[in-house]
Amino acid sequence: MDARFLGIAELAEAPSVAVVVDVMRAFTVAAWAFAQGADKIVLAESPDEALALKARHPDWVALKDGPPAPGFDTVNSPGLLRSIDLGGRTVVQKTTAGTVGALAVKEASLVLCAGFVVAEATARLLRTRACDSVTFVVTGEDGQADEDLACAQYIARRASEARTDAAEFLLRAGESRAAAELAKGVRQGVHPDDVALCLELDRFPFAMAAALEDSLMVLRPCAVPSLTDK
Ligand SMILES: O=C(O)[C@H](CS(=O)(=O)O)OP(=O)(O)O
Ligand SMILES: [Mg+2]
Repeated sequence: MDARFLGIAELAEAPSVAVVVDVMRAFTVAAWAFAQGADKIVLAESPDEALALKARHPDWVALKDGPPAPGFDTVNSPGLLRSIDLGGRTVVQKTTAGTVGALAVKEASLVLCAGFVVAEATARLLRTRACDSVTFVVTGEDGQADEDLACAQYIARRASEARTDAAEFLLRAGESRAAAELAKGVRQGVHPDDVALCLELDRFPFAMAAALEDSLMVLRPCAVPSLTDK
């Protein structure tokens, strides 16, 4: 598999297959939302669009990163989200990096959103679809966020070599600037378990695919055949 690793600003044209990586914390949060029963996640272009969608659909759950904000129901924290029942609900998510990265590749024919919690399912989906050229979007810090790059490199390796050990990739993510800032309370809207939850390898069995639906970018869980199903 030919893998390219690009920051959001480096995306010149729509790739055919994109894996958008945000370990801390957008796509760890998204995976937890599905685990808590969410039906779908609408990736909003801006806080204003998220609030407008919420105003049109009062039953939707709006979340954004940073501290709690007026009009939003919750924040971009897996530790906080895991105790909210989202059964059948639609979530609207707006974050600084992850949701922006997914919207930047909305014209791609396949867009997967990933973190370590769905790494193996994502890699297996790439394998089963025999994707030979994949663009990994490293969403944090202008493409330099090591937690995202490490996860992207791990998924790329797993997509071609099933026997890759995750330890060194998880170690890099644990030593990243984002992990340190979340642990020190520099970032806001944080639960003390957030870093550990973002580093849980393969916590969930599903991948997550985003696609345009009536001009909105919608993320949904995507079942992946397990090794024993093949
Ligand atoms: O919520 C997050 O972790 C970040 C925003 S910040 O760096 O904490 O301000 O957003 P994300 O898009 O999930 O990287
Ligand atoms: Mg991030």
